[in-house]
Amino acid sequence: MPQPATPHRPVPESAGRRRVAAPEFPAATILGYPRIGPRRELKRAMEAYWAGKADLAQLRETGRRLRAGTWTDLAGRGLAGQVSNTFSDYDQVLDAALLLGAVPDRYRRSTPEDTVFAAARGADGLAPLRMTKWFDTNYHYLVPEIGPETRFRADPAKPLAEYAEARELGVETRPVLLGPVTFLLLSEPTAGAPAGFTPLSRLDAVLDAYEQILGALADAGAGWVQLDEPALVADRTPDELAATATAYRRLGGLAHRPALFVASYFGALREALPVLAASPVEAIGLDLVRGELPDELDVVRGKVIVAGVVSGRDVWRTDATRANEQLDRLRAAGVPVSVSTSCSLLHVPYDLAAETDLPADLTGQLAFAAQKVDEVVALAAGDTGTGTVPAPVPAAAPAALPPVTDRSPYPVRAAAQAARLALPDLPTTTIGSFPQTGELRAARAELAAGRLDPARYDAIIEAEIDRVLALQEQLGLDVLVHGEPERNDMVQYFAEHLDGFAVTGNGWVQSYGSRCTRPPILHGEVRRTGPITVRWARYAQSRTDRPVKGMLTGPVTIVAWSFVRGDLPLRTVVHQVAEAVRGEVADLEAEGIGIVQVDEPALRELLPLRAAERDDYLDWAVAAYRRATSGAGDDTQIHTHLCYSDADEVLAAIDALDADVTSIESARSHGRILVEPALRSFARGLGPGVYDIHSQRVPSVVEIADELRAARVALPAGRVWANPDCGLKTRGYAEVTEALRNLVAAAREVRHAATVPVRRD
Ligand SMILES: Nc1nc2c(c(=O)[nH]1)N[C@@H](CNc1ccc(C(=O)N[C@@H](CCC(=O)N[C@@H](CCC(=O)N[C@@H](CCC(=O)O)C(=O)O)C(=O)O)C(=O)O)cc1)CN2
Ligand code: MET
Ligand SMILES: [Zn+2]
Repeated sequence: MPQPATPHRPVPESAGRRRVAAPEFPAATILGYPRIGPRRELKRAMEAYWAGKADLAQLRETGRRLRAGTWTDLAGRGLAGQVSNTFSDYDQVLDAALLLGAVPDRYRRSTPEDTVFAAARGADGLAPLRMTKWFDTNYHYLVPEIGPETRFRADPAKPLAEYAEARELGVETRPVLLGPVTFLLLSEPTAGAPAGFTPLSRLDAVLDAYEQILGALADAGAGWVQLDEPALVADRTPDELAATATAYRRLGGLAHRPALFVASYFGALREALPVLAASPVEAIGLDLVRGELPDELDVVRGKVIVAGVVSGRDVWRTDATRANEQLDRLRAAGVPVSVSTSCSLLHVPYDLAAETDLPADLTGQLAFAAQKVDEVVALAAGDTGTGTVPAPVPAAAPAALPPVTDRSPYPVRAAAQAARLALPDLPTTTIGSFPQTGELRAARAELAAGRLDPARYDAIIEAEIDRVLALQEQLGLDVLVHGEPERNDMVQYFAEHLDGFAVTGNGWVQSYGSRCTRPPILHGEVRRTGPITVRWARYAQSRTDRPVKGMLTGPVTIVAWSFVRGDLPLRTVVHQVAEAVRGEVADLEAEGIGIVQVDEPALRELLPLRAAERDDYLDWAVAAYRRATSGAGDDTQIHTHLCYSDADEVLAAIDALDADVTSIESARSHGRILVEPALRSFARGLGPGVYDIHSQRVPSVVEIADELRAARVALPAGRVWANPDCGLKTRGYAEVTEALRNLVAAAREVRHAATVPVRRD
């Protein structure tokens, strides 16, 4: 298995014994690849399995075919450094918990797949694990629960099986595992853990399991293993850096193991680089798109550097000149180099070749996952011309945006809105979307294919709005929504109606589990050419006497969930989008819409991983939101919505958005957000979500009433709203109807309770 030594090859010491020299690291590699399937085959297979329409054997066969397809395709593209264990039935962090035997017992089922699905989706009345954002991406992982009692038990069946499967196809791979430090830093303490307990305190026990897993992979013949440690590109305490040193000193010191490649991504390692460099691992991966090489290369001497010069976070072709500059610096310093992607390609679509309708001049600038592999291979072969990037579409400087002024102070607005809207105490509402039925999606597909008359499509949408309004009236909700049936996605829909964006036909990227999005490509100057949502808002408001919220996506979120041109600062692009949203708010107002919600669920997502950069980001992000909303009159009530926020970190910024009403994720964390001091001083309307829409589970009246009472105790009088955590588009009508009926009943009960709640401190 190990190949002959080269002059650069590191030969680590261990316990007085020399390990066999590490095999050569391939000249070109990637850190990971999409897995949902070029045509979302895995999505369909998972959903069929969940619906009882396919059995486990069929699900497994789909996975096997997708893995084989990827290995074969990438071998054909000339990629020597292939990877395995990057496939997942749901999520790679949950897979890591399974690998370590650390999935909570309550989710244990008789097959690994059923255990994964129980933990990810909930089952038998059990709430699923919490789900949150993977660093600053739109991918979501399941948060492992680790306590003082958690027993770790190595279970390397999955990486072993994938490694063997590739070998059968004649493809030698490098198994990819989540690293021990990142695994523990992403975990949260179990409910019963004592105060002050940190999962990282279980490092030794976790390392015991890694030791066994690495031994098993070495036995199977794996020459290299990749350990992903993206958590090391965020600010880390001295204790966390010391734990990193301990972890890699120990794993590197094992006598029986594959060569170790520690991958970092989503930013620069900075102070963690010398820590890894001083450890006996053989290779270190650097994100050279978001980060750059250290000024002094001596620090990495003795390691292979896996140079992430091809971006895994955007869809643009690589600037070969810049990439080669970095590669040449390493080569000139005698550092052994492998050309790689900056992170896994999980975050980009499969293949540009599947797109037929993109403008030709744009296509020339694009690279999806398959094209990025070609770039990596070409750069490793010394090609200097492949990635010569054509000039960005608009060469001119963007037009300056007009200044905006703030709205009146909140008390003035609140009085005007109370007079206009006459809402009850503890108003009930939803977040915007109602279930996206198969009929709606099918109608949209037919419309796009030219097989459905546009007037007929509009009639289908109007009928759906009627049904959603009737249901809400019947359930007794106070502030209604039209249900967003006309939208394929809350970002793509707006992109399709704005200048400066292109959308793909098949550019799917996994967001969580079986759910995917097609991130639009923001390549030019963003401009609104006419009203976007007004037609449907007008229709909905004409059908009911109750207020119907106008529903818009905020500028930060539109940009965060798109692939964005790289030639302008992000803030400039976000402000352009904000100006477009501002126009739409004005048009809704002119139409007589009294409540406009501008969602900003990605506000937290774009928060820089390094604390030093956060204030600047929050300043311009908040300013962009205010550009979008500050044109509204005093008696127009502006709502905003955030979810998956880990909002604790951005509460001051949420306050600074100056929205009249904010709805926020809270159900999965059982109102934990309510004890935040920053929230208790929140002086405007607040709806802490009381229904976790990411689970099929229907909350009871008692449960919801408890949450509402807790909110009324925690927050200033008269400010609490009753609403779910997020939109209902991924749910079915049966559960939604029951859950909303309970929500209205709970709100009425709490509203009419005789005792006035007192604020406890
Ligand atoms: N962009 C984005 N990011 C987000 C969210 C979000 O809503 N949007 N929400 C949070 C959670 N993430 C989510 C991401 C995706 C979905 C989701 O439901 N996605 C849908 C696809 C939505 C879509 O684009 N639908 C299109 C295309 C639908 C489709 O599959 N059509 C069929 C054909 C129609 C048929 O016969 O079914 C096909 O192409 O094969 C439409 O409705 O028009 C899915 O995966 O199923 C939900 C939450 C955070 N990030
Ligand atoms: C991911 S946030 C979703 C907000 C949107 N208005 C909806 O209800 O679907
Ligand atoms: Zn949401």
